[in-house]
Amino acid sequence: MPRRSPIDTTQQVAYWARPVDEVLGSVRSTSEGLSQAEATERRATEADPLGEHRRRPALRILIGQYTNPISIVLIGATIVSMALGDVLDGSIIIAIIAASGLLGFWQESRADNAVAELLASVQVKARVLRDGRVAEVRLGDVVVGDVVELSAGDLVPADARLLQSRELQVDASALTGESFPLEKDAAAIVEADATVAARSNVVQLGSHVVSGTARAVVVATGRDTEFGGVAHAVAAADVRTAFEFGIARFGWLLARLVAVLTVLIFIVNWIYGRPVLDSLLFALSLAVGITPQMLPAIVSLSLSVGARHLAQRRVVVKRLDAIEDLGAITVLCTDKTGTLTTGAVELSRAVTADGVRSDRVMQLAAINASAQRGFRNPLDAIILAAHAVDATALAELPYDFQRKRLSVLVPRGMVDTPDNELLDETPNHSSAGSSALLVTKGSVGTVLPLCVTVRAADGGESPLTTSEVQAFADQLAAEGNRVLAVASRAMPALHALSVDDETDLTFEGLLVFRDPAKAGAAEAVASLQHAGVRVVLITGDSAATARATAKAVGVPADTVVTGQELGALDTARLAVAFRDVRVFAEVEPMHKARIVSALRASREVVGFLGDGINDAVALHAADVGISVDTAVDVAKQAASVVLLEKGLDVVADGVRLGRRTFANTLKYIRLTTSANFGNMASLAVASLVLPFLPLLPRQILLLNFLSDIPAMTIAADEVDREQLKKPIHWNLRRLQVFMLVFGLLSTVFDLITFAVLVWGFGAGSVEFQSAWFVMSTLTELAVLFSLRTARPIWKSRPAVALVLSSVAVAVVTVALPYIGPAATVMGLEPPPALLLAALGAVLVLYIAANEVLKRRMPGLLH
Ligand SMILES: Nc1ncnc2c1ncn2[C@@H]1O[C@H](COP(=O)(O)OP(=O)(O)OP(=O)(O)O)[C@@H](O)[C@H]1O
Ligand SMILES: [Mg+2]
Repeated sequence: MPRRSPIDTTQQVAYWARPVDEVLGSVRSTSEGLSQAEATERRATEADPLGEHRRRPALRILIGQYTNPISIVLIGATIVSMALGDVLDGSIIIAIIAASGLLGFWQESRADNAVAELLASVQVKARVLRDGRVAEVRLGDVVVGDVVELSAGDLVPADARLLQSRELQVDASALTGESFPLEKDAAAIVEADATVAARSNVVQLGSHVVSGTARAVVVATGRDTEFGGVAHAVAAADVRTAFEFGIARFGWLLARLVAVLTVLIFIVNWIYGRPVLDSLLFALSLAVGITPQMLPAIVSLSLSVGARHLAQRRVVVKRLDAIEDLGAITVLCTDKTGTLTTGAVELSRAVTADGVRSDRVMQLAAINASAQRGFRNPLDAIILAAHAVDATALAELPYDFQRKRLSVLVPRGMVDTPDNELLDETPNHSSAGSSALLVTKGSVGTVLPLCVTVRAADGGESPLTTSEVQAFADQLAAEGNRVLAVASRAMPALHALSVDDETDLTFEGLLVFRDPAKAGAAEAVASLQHAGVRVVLITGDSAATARATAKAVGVPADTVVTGQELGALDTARLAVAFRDVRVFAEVEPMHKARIVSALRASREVVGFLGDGINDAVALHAADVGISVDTAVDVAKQAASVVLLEKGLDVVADGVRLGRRTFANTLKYIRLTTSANFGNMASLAVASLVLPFLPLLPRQILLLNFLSDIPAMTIAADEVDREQLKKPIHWNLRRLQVFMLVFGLLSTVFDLITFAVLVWGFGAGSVEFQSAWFVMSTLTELAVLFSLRTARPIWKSRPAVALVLSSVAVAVVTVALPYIGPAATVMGLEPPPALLLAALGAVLVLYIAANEVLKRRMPGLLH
């Protein structure tokens, strides 16, 4: 199929300075957008704009199993040994390596698939016109020429020229560092040499819509965009988490150990006069045995098992290792509406400041809610559900999170109340030219200071006593309601408003929304508390409402700190001053992030739960950002965990599952670093003392392969209840001590086995190797059951799969020397019964010693 050349983006130079029609023409589109067929074709010719999380191809995962340095050298050495005539030996080694690799491949690809499916379910979508209709597509499927629709909270999916806009404000701080939202207008005329911030008729990838709506035609996607590089970095901001970091450091530690040991063993064996190739194969097999090459597979497997369990509780992790971080959370910051409360479900009444139900207040609120275009939000939807009107504003001052209010200017005739005449006599305003009415609605705390008069139920106006009205509002809020203020002012019919127009207002009344505490929220707070996680409420709502809600769900609300009080304090002082505060109210978006940073600075692991535009920064700042599927795009994008259902109980489940996953990963690591490592170290030592190799390379590899089989089921193992009680942290130091203590114990018992074999039974090479092989495999299996729990071994129940796979492997191991051909191939022979009995006794003693040591050093297993 002949491909049309992609659209030359260099034509798009200074597209902000060219007429819309010309821009549309240059991207071969119209204001109606593209057809689906055309878009699909462009998709195929353009580069993938976001380089989004893609599934790794299976082949890559497979090859990855064999391309670590040790495997490569081992395979190389084996091939050389085959070339020199040891074909059968070599083939056996290659076969075992191949089987181990397949095992790892199977685990990793299983993990990958599960994750890809989950991620797809919470992807952020863009709305584009296709075949003249609005369609939702993956952000990565937006192409040049697409017409996109934007509204508050949306991510801008590409660089685009505005076709239409209403009250559009865009936050491009991630790109420009400019912290104030930029006003955008499709009709603006812009010079070709305008700075980025001054190009007010275009929007860029990497920014998001703060308020308003727009349609825009895409001129560049992905890396071709103005901030392609930066935006990409922002999107893929791949901060290494504490867990990843821990794994990486640990991997390094082991790698160095392995390297030193391998070289040493090789040299010494060689000096002893053993054939070079044999020595090399032995040393390399040992290296394979020591390296937890299954670690990446096990980690991703336990994470994906965790992710699937979480998905059953309607929690999706976007970044797998966020699971571990979820388990490590010590403080959970949460918003209020919809998490602790049901979400203002109904408007219970509209009242004047003297507490009388008022149709006028209701109507003004509804006009404000209907006429505003800047900010689609649930509160306005509820108002309009209670009182439907269809109003259009002459001008609008959109909602923003600092002002916490929004104003519309409407013709005065729109309001059908007797007070219309009264307004003309208002001392504040000259009636001349006041044909319009400014209607302001917002938080009581920010609207009340703008008012000078107050209207009574009978329509009369009188000077306002702020404290009285505030007290009334606080009383309503203390009953657990959300309260909004409504105010107005007669004004000339202007075409534009500024913040200065929101002054000299008449306080009209209050809207009271019922927003009761959610069923189960108190239990969730208690269960988090019980699990060692402090719950901190951070909300933009009033202090009185926040206090009432906090009390209802059991968050201590003795002190409520407001955004104003946070004001000028820097992060360090903030951390100290408000260490024990559990409720923050009337905050601005930046405050949310600063509280999170302050908590992190005082060494807490912080989760932040929020779903609004105003939560995005804090979601980024937290160790674990948690959002909701129904959240605005910016919030969802910034989060690493997405709840399909908003609620604290879901988070509590997530924390528990996170700890479980963490605990199981640690089990595998402990096992491979102690018993496994000890075994290999003893082999190295034994090789220096014995006149023959203590185990053949292929036996080492088989031992390693067999013990990995039950280890793989650890990901789904049961975890003792007490392990879920506290946040789990990665502690490298503790792990090192663990490795040393239990590794040494393993070596001590290996030496005992050695003594039994050599001096007790005078074993020759084949007998020694056979017995040593069986014994090593069995000890690794047995010790797994001891080290998987801090409790006495018989008091903790392992998962069925772990028991079954262990028993199966044990049976195969013990039987192997008796199965003629297999025994021959592996170089094994049945050990004498008496020897078996003696080794059985050593095994029992070894496990008993592990149990004793465990009790002596309880800290090591937590
Ligand atoms: N549509 C609206 N019209 C007028 N005022 C509003 C509107 N929406 C919110 N407000 C005011 O702004 C305040 C802050 O609300 P916002 O939703 O930004 O807070 P928040 O921190 O997201 O709260 P939450 O913790 O409940 O999510 C509200 O308490 C209310 O007073
Ligand atoms: Mg919110």
